[in-house]
Amino acid sequence: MMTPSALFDLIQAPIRWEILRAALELGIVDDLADGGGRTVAETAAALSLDPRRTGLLLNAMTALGICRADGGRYSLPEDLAPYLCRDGARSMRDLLLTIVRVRHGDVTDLVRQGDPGGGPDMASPAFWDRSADSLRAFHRAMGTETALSVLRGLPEWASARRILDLGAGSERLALALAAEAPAGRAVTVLDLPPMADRIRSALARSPHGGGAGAGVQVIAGDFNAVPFGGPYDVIWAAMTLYFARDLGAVLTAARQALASGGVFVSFHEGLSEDRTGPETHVIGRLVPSLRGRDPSFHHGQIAAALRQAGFPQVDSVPVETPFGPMQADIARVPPP
Ligand SMILES: C[S@@+](CC[C@H](N)C(=O)[O-])C[C@H]1O[C@@H](n2cnc3c(N)ncnc32)[C@H](O)[C@@H]1O
Repeated sequence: MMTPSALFDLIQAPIRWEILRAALELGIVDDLADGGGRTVAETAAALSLDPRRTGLLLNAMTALGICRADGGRYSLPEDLAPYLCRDGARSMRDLLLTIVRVRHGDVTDLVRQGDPGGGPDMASPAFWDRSADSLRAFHRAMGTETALSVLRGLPEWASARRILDLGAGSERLALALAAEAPAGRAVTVLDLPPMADRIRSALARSPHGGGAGAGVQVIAGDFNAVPFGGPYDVIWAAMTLYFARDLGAVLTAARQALASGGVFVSFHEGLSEDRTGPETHVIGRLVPSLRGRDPSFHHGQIAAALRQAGFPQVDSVPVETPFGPMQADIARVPPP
């Protein structure tokens, strides 16, 4: 139950986001990343901003914990800089600035009037084409690491050589998989044609292009229609099965593409049956849901569909992640 003090604190939520957005869009985080600390005057001059207002924003950033102030000099906390800076190794910039366009909206207005079909159509190839930078930022910051930790926990993982990433969204997981033991791992990614083209180009540009990247195959197509290839030892499908027109048919195609002893891993949120939790997913998806685009799966839904698709053994495992609680549904094809 929420306390009165937590209710009062809710007023601050939008302004907290606005402070971060301003820091990203005005280039302040990148200016502070130069190291050594910057004075208000230096940052304001470098970015052609008003010093008084820049100082107010820097103080608010400091209060929020995304900036540090020391003797009149401002800098980024070391552990946060790689996530905030444009060129940071784990930069979330594109993710943060893009995802709000899907998640934020006038809830009062949407409840009163609705907006059927409003907002982006997440089933369309063009939407994913536009989301490529944001998805890559998600993978860079946390998505790939989370996927790897789930996959490495599979008993079959040590001997898995042929892997399919269904609805991959970027080349990052494939490259990480192709680079790790066992050597000679064959990784395939399947995604819609515009995204698949981007993944192909990124693989060619990747420093691993002649090595690990060379082992990655790309299938361009809609997983509702295109053959998956195979056989595979592991098929990984994360946050993508919403776009199955017939979930049973896609899961059956996945089962048929697995080798004997192969494993299919679905990684999606699992909403409670009454769709009131977990809070991160219910709230994060409210605006698209009000627009009639409510893709979330409820707990047990994918496991049931996997059993119906002919997988005799399905294990469901909760996974805590930096982007909220998730559900791994692990379905096995028996060994010969
Ligand atoms: C939310 S992203 C998830 C990406 C990645 N699996 C992850 O865990 O971050 C959804 C991905 O599914 C892809 N996708 C959507 N509909 C698809 C379809 N019909 N066939 C193949 N891929 C599809 C999108 O292009 C996008 O890359």
